[in-house]
Amino acid sequence: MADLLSDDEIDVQLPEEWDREGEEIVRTYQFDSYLDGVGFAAGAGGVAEDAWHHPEITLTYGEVEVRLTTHDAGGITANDIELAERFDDIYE
Ligand SMILES: C[C@H](O)[C@H](O)[C@H]1CNC2=NC(N)=NC(=O)C2=N1
Repeated sequence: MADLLSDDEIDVQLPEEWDREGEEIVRTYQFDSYLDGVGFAAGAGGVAEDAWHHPEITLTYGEVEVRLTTHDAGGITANDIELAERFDDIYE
């Protein structure tokens, strides 16, 4: 199981467009249409399943909010940071 990151490690490693909210990291991706958001959410789901690390995804018109935490560790780990970076990679 991945170890919890320290506050300083999170500050340093958090990707630019992401914010920390307690024991979660969060980013809201913007889209021109609802279906573009649906497509991104589906892709993110596939990446998550591949990583076996699953975000909370909230889909609304033109936006997809992604929240990550490591439930098994009770907080933020490298798994969350790595998946955030992978989601950013699939966001054109
Ligand atoms: C049993 C299963 O391997 C675990 O529940 C995995 C699945 N996906 C997960 N996703 C997230 N976000 N955190 C976890 O700790 C986690 N653990």
